[in-house]
Amino acid sequence: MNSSTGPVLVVDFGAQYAQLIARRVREAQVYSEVVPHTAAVDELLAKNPAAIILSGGPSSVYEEGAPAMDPALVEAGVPVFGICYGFQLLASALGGTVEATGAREYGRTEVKVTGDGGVLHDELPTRHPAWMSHGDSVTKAPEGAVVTATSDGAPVAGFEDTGRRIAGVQYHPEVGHSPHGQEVLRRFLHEIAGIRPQWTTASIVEDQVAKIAAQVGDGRAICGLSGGVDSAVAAALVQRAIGDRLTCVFVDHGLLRAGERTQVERDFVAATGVNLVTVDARERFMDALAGVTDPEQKRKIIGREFIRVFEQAERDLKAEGDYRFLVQGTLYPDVVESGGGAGTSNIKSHHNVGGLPEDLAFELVEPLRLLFKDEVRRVGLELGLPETIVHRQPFPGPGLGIRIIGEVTPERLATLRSADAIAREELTAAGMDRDIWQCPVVLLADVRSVGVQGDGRTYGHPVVLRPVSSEDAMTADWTRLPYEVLERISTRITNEVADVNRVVLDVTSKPPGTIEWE
Ligand SMILES: Nc1ncnc2c1ncn2[C@@H]1O[C@H](COP(=O)(O)OP(=O)(O)OP(=O)(O)O)[C@@H](O)[C@H]1O
Ligand SMILES: O=c1[nH]c(=O)c2[nH+]cn([C@@H]3O[C@H](COP(=O)(O)O)[C@@H](O)[C@H]3O)c2[nH]1
Ligand SMILES: NC(=O)CC[C@H](N)C(=O)O
Ligand SMILES: [Mg+2]
Repeated sequence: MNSSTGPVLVVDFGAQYAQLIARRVREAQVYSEVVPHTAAVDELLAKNPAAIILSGGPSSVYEEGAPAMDPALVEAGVPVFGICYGFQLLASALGGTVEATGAREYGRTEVKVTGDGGVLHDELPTRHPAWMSHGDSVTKAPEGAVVTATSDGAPVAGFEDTGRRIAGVQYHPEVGHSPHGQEVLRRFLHEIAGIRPQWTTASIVEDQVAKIAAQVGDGRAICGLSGGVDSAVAAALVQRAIGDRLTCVFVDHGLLRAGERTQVERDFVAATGVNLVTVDARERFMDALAGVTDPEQKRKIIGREFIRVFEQAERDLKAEGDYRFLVQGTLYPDVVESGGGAGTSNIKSHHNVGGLPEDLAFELVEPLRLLFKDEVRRVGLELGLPETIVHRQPFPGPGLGIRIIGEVTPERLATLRSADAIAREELTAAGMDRDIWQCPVVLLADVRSVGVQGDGRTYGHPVVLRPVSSEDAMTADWTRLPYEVLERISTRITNEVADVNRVVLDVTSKPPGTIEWE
């Protein structure tokens, strides 16, 4: 058995899929985090990792300056699994051979199980498909390792040394196109590395409640509550830990959708029984956003104003006691996209992470900071939150403010709010709510187009429909909505919303597009 209590560390060598590997490990009920390949061995060992997974990456191990692996890792007795580049790296660091053989494999590839399949490939179909993406190959496995898989282009497509607890595969077990990949990863974690599967929803709840209780002590906390899943789950966890020393604050920043305020004030409170304060901050946000068109600037202003409102709420609540802690429903993707993850670039500053002001006086409590949305939903169900909250589609904190391309004004907000309400109504009526992740409606306020309505010329604005399907918002595909539903939405928006004379459909996946336009 593996006695480490630390995470499985995914060392990122510049892979497209490093986060995905961490997800798959979590699906095998083992906690996992991504770290950059620039982290030194001591830093990695200091985290007491239960195992290390070396990711793929664009380099070739034999090139000068290619990222390396310190054999000290294996000598320290940490189980190591290599994928693609990581597999080649593991082989070459331990005395195997890696060469550019001239055989490249990209995409679906047939893998052949060799010998008895060892632990990783035992009893899998002798020939099965797997997803490959390589030009270099391992031609000789490290001394003492057995080869358990091969392919036309990869003489060694998998090896393992159960004594030293090292193993790897040339293919990508983490992607859906490798149908046995998850099983192979699971076997490495549970059987070769000997890690007990303990990362379950119940254990997450128990762990987080204990951590919050320790952090907040007998203090008081404010929770930014939006009516969305993340803050609802965060609030429920904190409520479990500190009871009524939690007060939720809902900010009406004027960037909300139609009906949202009532939904939170009436339905949410009825369903959860939280202490709720609503702050009407419409004027303050509108003033701060006047004249601003740059998306990052908008996000930073909104992030700052949120905090200013929470500070005001804290002053207003002084009579009850000191509210030193601020609870936010921040998730792992918010952190990663704001450039706070391991070696990640700043894609956009999520208001609750990259948009926070520097003079933040609160101590943050963010119990969901390491989780993906689907994990959060499972935690919500475990906590007994109603399905209507747990399965609500996400809506970004900066709201309609980042769905108006151009300056945010009250008139434009009213236009977008009407168009958005129609789209949501029709999607719900068509029973599509659970089929899509979310469907932003975007107003191209700085674009005009000519139309004809009632025999007269119009010169209005287009709105964009952006229906997406996703597992965790890190990647997404555009949803193939039925034409009849699109038609109803389009007809109603152009008929009912003044100023909008065109409805267009966004058919871009993420990447390259993000879900929101700003
Ligand atoms: N109108 C609001 N009032 C108070 N806090 C808010 C508001 N909007 C967002 N927040 C805070 O910002 C955090 C991040 O927002 P985000 O939209 O990612 O999460 P959410 O609204 O809780 O869930 P979802 O992603 O499902 O919409 C929230 O968890 C909440 O703490
Ligand atoms: O609370 C939030 N604050 C933000 O600043 C923010 N920006 C994007 N989103 C939501 O995050 C998910 C990924 O969106 P993107 O593909 O646009 O980055 C999608 O679900 C977006 O709606 C945000 N949520
Ligand atoms: N995707 C990868 O990790 C590629 C590794 C290596 N550069 C190769 O082409 O074989
Ligand atoms: Mg939200």
